[in-house]
Amino acid sequence: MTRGCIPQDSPSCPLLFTKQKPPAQGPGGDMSPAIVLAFLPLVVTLLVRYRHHFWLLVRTVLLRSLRDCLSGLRIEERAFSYVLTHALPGDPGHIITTLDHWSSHCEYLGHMGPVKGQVLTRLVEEKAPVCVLELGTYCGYSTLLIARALPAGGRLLTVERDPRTALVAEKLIRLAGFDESTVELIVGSSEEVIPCLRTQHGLSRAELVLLAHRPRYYLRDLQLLEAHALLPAGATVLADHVLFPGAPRFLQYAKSCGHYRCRLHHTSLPDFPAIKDGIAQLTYAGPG
Ligand SMILES: C[S@@+](CC[C@H](N)C(=O)[O-])C[C@H]1O[C@@H](n2cnc3c(N)ncnc32)[C@H](O)[C@@H]1O
Repeated sequence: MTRGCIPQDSPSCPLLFTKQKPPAQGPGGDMSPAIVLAFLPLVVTLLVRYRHHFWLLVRTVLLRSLRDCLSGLRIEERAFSYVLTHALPGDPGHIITTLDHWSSHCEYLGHMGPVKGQVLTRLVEEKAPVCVLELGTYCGYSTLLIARALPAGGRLLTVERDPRTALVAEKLIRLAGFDESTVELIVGSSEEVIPCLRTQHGLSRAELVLLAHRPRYYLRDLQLLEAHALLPAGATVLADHVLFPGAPRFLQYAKSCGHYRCRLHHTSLPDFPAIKDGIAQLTYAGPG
C-alpha cells in the first residue's frame, strides 16, 4: 500500500528543521486504563438501572426502523394488516384486543394500552359526553376505546397530523363499524385544527378532551381550547404521558392557574411495568 506523502525523516522534509507537534490525540486517546476502569461501574450501573428504557429504545427505534426498511410499510400499516387477518370486523372490542396482542407479541406499537385504556373507558362511561375531542389519533386505538363507550348519539372528533397514519386510522375506525356521524377523523395539526373546529366541524364545545399527541404541545393546545371557548364548565381533560416522557409545564399550569381540579392516575407503559407514567385528569371550573 502506498500513501501520497513525504516521509518525515526524509532530508527534503521541511518539518525536519522545525519543532514537531505531537500527533493530535482523539478524545480519551491519552486516557489511562485506570481512569477508564474507574468509569466502568458507573456505566454498568446506568445500563442496569435504565435497562427498561434501553430496551424500549431498541424496540421503538432500532427494531422498528429495521422492519420499516425490510417491509416498506410503517408500523401502523403492519398493525392494520394483522388486524385485517385476525380481528372480527364490526367488533371494536375484538379489534382493540387484537392490537394489544400484536403489540405485546409482535411489535411494540406505542399505543395507549389496556391499563390506561381502562381509565379512559371508565371516564367516558361515567361522564357520558355528547362531544369528545381527541388530539393524536395514531392508529385509532384510543379512538375505538372512546367511540365504543360513548352514549347513544355521542360524537367523537379525532385529529391526526400525519396523513399516512390517518389513512390507517380511518380504515380501522370504519372496520370497527363507526360511521362519519359518530367518529370524524380530521387530518391536520392540532394548532391549525382547533381554531376551525367551530366553523368547519360544527363543534361548539367538547365535554371530554383527550390530549394524546405530544406532551410538549399540551399546554399550548389547552390554552387554545380555552381561548376558543371550546371547554364548557365541568369539562374533563385527560392528558396521557404526563410523567413519561412528561409534561411538566402543562401540569404546573393546570395545578396553579386556578381553573382546574387536577387528579393523576399513576400507571406505566404497556408491557413496561417498570417505566412509570401517568394520565392527568383535569376538571375545568370555567373561565371565571
Ligand atoms: C402517542 S400517539 C397517540 C396514541 C393514540 N392516542 C393511541 O393510544 O392509540 C401520538 C400521535 O399524535 C400525532 N400528533 C403529533 N403531534 C400532533 C399534532 N400537533 N396534532 C395532531 N396530531 C399530532 C402523531 O402523528 C401520532 O400519531
